[in-house]
Amino acid sequence: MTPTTTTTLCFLALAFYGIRSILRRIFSTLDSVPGPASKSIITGNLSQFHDLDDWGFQQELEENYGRVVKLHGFLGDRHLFVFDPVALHHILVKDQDVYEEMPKFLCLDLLVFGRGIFSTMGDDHRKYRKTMMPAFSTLNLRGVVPLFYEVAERVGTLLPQQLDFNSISCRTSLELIGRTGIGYSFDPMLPGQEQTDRYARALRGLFVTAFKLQLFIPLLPILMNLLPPALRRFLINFIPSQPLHELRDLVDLTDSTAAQLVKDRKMAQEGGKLDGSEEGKDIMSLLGMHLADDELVACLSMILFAATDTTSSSMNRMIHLLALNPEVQHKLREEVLTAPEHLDYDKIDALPYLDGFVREILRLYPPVPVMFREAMSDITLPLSTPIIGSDGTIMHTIAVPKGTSIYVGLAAANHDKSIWGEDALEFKPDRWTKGKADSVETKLPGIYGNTMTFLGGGRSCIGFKFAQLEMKVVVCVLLRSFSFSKPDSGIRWRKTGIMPSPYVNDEPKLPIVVERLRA
Ligand code: HEM
Repeated sequence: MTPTTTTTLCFLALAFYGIRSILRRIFSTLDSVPGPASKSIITGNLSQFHDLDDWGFQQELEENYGRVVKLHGFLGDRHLFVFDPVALHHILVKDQDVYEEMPKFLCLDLLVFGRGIFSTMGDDHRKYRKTMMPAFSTLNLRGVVPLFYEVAERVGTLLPQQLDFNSISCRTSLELIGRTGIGYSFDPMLPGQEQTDRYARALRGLFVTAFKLQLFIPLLPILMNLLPPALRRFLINFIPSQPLHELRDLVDLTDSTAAQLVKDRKMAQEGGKLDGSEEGKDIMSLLGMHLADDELVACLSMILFAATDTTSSSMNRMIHLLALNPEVQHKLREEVLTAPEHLDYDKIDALPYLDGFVREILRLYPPVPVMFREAMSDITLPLSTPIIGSDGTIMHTIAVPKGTSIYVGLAAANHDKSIWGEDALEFKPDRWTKGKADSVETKLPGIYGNTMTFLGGGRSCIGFKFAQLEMKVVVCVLLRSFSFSKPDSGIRWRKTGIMPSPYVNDEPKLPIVVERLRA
């Protein structure tokens, strides 16, 4: 970017934030909600919150203030970090039409993917959701279990030649959704071969690149209202910003590839070239019956995106935890070895220690630790436990002004000691098998195991059964033949975007010692 363009864009962004936050400051009812002091008059607490390595700040929010915490945004803007169970129920379920997806993210999703489940609200969103849900039902998943095994067994052929498990998780998660979702193989997963698919790389690059433009994302709703699509597209060519051009090219690539996949699939279907096992079973066939081609292309890219980074993050966590906890690994292998080699959906689901292991990973280390919402009108937020305001008043409810950004603390609710007990921050799969987790009294509004990992309400994750099945099949297959140990002591989990990923130095990596077990 030239200095003049950068200065103009910065000026516009600052003017926008400045006017908005001055107005919000004058009319804010959130001042007495306790929270950490602002660290900077420009960025408030945002740099701490989004710091790649600062997990301590998140923990401070979880432990030091109460279950609704005030954060400072740009230029003194007030945000709320929430993990109170009753407040969460109101935000995600009861008043979900008031606490909507942030308009700036809806616009970003519309630009990146097109019109579909991520980029719409209200009735339109409900329509896409209703169309997509059956593709992820237990009934449909039962039919694709053999494909899960096939991919997981190919993972086995890559071990122990390749010791960076991070690259294996990324390849596996994309291949699984590719094969089961759209009947497309992104990766032969052969020993000694790197993944070369351009589409796969582009999908992975989308949000990393969009993140580089985060200062300007809040301007999207205004720009999209002012400028028609063709003019926006034309103007991008004249804005000398490398990340913007990169994003445009990535979107072009993902869009044209998804369009080609849809076209090929339709031709194969019409020409009777799909084999009987593929016909009508995968996500693309099911969605194709209800959506127009452009909607199908958008939904396809959204599903591939939603199903890759999240599941590779949890698969990485799974292997890292196995390597760190040999006794858990031993117990799990014993359970797996006493079961037949290939299990159907219900039998996999019925393995108790495996189920507790997966639930505990997803509770303690949710791949999406926080979600964002915005109050679309002034509204009262009830609390389960009153908080003491910084002016000494006892607050049973909070008056939330229109436009307030809400940080939904998924990890914070999953770590809450008043729900899970004093050992809430410890990794204990047995808490699920011994009934302790089921007997917790406080109910969270999440859709899975009383945790918030897959959210709750009308925008909750529709792929949560798919994600668990993936983790379970992969671990079942790998534990039969391999042991995992000695994780590199330099592994540290960083927030990439908001998703935790393993790094060694500045490289995404999960070096683990993998050994083949003797038969
Ligand atoms: C461990 C893995 C996963 C986690 C932790 C996870 C988590 C989430 C969360 C927190 C949301 C809410 C996002 C929001 O409100 O903006 C969500 C939405 C969604 N997820 Fe997942 N997800 C996972 C895997 C998957 C998989 C495997 C698929 C598909 C195969 C999927 C498909 C979706 C879709 C389509 C939505 C949008 C739902 C809507 O807006 O109505 N997810 N997911």
